[in-house]
Amino acid sequence: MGMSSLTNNLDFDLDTLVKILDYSSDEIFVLDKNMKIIYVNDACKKHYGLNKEDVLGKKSVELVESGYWTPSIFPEVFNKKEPITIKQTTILGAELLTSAVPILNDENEVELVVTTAREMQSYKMLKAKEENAIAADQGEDPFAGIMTNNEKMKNVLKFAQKVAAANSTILILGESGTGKSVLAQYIHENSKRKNGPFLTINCAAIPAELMESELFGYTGGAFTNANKTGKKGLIESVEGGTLFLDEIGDMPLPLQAKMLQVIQEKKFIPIGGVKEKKVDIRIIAATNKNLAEMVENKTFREDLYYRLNVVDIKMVPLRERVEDIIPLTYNFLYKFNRIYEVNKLISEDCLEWLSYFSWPGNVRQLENLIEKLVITSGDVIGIDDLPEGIYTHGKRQIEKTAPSSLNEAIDQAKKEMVRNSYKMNRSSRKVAADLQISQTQAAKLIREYCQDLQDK
Ligand SMILES: Nc1ncnc2c1ncn2[C@@H]1O[C@H](COP(=O)(O)OP(=O)(O)OP(=O)(O)O)[C@@H](O)[C@H]1O
Repeated sequence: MGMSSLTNNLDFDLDTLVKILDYSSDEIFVLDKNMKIIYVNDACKKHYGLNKEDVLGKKSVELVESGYWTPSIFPEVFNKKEPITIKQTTILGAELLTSAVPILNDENEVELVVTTAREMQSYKMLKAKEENAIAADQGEDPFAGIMTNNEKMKNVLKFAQKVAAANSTILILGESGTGKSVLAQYIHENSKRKNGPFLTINCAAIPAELMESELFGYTGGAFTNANKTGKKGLIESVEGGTLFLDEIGDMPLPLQAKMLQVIQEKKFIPIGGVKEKKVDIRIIAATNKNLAEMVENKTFREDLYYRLNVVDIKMVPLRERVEDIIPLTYNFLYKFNRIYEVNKLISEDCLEWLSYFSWPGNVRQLENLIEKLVITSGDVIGIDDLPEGIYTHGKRQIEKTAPSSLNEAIDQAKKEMVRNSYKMNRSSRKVAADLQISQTQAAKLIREYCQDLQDK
């Protein structure tokens, strides 16, 4: 069947057909009977960094020998004369699921091989999102959920859900960027107040002299320049909802006394007022400071501390939940790919280096980095794109573990594959399927290599 008879039945010409193939997000690749590449679509650019012109007319073996992809698939297709599907890795670090289908002539010889290759990361990104996003209020943004694979963090979330139902004041402790604000929102969404307002006040961001009037409001003529009719404070505007006081350690001492009254008696007096106002609000506070120490140094009121500390929740720093780094990375990659309307991938080595890093700025630092990399890197984010600190840290880890014998190298590769798979899959059944080994073997390898990743 020639092209003309094909196009006769279709409503478009060859140029349109080529365009259609180029817009396919999967790579399409055709070899002739001599294993020469006679067609490839635009996707070769994102998978190998090669233009079509660099590929057309070449023998597939030349590209394999230059390391553009591995392992090779075509010799086996020509031998077996059957369709084959395998996983491949490209020179840019993209992971492909490649299917090659031979087309045979009347003499049962291979005439053409039609190959499609799909990158697997989009799939992994979707999977990470589906499996790990614990639905807070997912609403418009599927990433509003709190994502974790870590047993300690899962317990934090379970506990948060339990205390959300009660109306108690909650203190969230943890390093900067660990997700304290996200957790506060999560508690609100899981509480009876979820239809009421949720308001965040960052005590470190409002100047001390403005904070009182912002929070408590004032009556008409309370001070010079004050609005004649007075102004309602933020506390009143959260009636029926939750007030989140972020960085509570930065609240000025005199205000702390007034805050205590709100928590204890559910009432307050606006500036310049004489009458108490009643409010129905729940307070969640958060800090990355050591409040107990501040109490000792008399920079935080002891009575307020004990009042806030009735229920406390400690967030887990990212370096103590290493298994979350890769799923979070996929999650953020997916998010920023959507926002910036691109389709960047990330190499496996790069993911590994990210999981070595200690993340002093926690989830926020990881999120900011992925956003920057999506904007600044090429089609596949690689180790070279990493900022200096993360790059040198990863390099040190690699050097520390460089093997000196073949057996050692094999063991190390085995260990790495098992650990990576376990980080993503978290069960011996899934690791077995992923690495194509028996479940007994997978369980044994997990015991051997992943003890530190297993939940204690
Ligand atoms: N588990 C998670 N899944 C997805 N995104 C997360 C998760 N935890 C945190 N983030 C994201 O990380 C960023 C930092 O989170 P958040 O602002 O809640 O941290 P924080 O502990 O309140 O920080 P700070 O103490 O500096 O205020 C946010 O953009 C948030 O969306």
